Amino acid sequence: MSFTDLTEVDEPRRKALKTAKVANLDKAYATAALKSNFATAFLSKSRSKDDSTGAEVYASPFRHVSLPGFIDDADFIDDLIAELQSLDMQDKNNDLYKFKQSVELKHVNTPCIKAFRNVLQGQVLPWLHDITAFPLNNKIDMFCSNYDYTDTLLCHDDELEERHIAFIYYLVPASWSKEDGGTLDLFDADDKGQPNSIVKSILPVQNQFVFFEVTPASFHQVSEVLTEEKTRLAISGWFHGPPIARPQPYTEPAIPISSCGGIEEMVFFDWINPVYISQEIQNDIRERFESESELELSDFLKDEKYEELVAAMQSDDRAWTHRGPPNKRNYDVCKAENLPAVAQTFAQILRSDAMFLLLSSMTGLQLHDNPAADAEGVANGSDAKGDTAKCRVEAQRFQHGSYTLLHDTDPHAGEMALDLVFFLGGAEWSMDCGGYISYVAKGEDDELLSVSPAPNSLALVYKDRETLRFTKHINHRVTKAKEPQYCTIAASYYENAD
Ligand SMILES: O=C(O)CCC(=O)C(=O)O
Ligand SMILES: [Fe+2]
Repeated sequence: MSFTDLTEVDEPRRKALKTAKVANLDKAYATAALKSNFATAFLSKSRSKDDSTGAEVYASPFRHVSLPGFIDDADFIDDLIAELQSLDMQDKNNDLYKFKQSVELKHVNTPCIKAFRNVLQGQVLPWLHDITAFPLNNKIDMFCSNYDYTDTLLCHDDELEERHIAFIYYLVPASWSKEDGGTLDLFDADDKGQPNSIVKSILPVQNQFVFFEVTPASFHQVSEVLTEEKTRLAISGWFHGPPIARPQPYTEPAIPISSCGGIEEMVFFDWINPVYISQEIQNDIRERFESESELELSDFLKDEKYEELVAAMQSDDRAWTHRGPPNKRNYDVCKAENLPAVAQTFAQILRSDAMFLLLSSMTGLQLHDNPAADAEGVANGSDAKGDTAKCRVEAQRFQHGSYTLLHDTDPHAGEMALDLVFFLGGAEWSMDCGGYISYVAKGEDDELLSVSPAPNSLALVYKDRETLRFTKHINHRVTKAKEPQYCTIAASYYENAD
């Protein structure tokens, strides 16, 4: 039911809905002492607490303020919640988030939403101006958001040139607790201005208004909602002012790439499923790849090699280290030198000239330079050397909470590459858990294709300059899955790296 259609509503309710509502900021927030203490604390970047309201100003990791008991009327809050629950909500789902969002609330004119907007414009905006001394104008964006089980909004900074203050007004059920997830997590930043780790988690509380200054380092996230019963309902948005000059975003150094190396022929044939060594099969595969630009090769390794490899990769926990920063990625990696011996051999195979030849033959891409060497070079055990074709290999582990994000400053974003991902584990993986690799065209929301983990499966995707990839956040459903994690040995191959 929408509020423009009141015919399905019973008579008293209809009257109530049609009646204009008024809401007020709790009077305690208008006291001169509170305002002066908060303004001083905000300006000097120090802490201040108001005992009568429980409101607090914090300076770290970036300035933020919490105002509990924000609106003074419990009935109004109930009615506002009811109005918000009746709005049409759109699914928002990409690399960064999964939740539901309403239209911009300035287009909604139901009584409570209108009254809330009036409070923001008429009472909160001047109050914020007094506290922060920011040169705010009248522009306020606001949306309603719903986060249900497994929804999240990963680490981001909210920056957009005219945004000065971000706000969230929480309308969660009174019983919301830490176990329900959905905290607003704040990150500190390192010396490069990149987010480091969570230093504060704000539990949403009904009728609490939280705001923070938007800066290049105001990194925050909505942690995954873990309750299956409750919805994290909120109104959030931004107060605006004149454009702020922002520093150039930090670009990570490119990850070095290496030329192909040698491998003993025997080793190569010991590992690879003989099916894929057959010239005929390679030709079929190439035809498919040339029309689809992607392939998934099942049972890529001989069974016994795969079993040996998967056991070794899953056995040792000490070798894994976390790879961030959280505004770009969150998963575990294992350095080449720390890999178990059997995995080092496999990584060597992926970097080998024999592999370059096999991939060239399967994809039609020029991953080696020797004109005399062709697909049969592999079958014949030729040791042709590639001179300019290069690759990059990484051993990765993905589990609950892991993800990668698309970002503007990716030094590898514009590269043409053959992406190879070899999956270890991930039996009966369900896309509902996330963890699939999604390929999208730059600037577009629609997915071009996605690849899901499967044991002993090798995925090949040709990534042109306009293609970006991310791994979808692995959510709490995975904890109920047969295998709650998977590893990959991932490689990118470059045709003419310079
Ligand atoms: O809902 C929250 O706590 C934060 C929302 C947020 O960060 C955003 O919408 O950009
Ligand atoms: Fe945000």
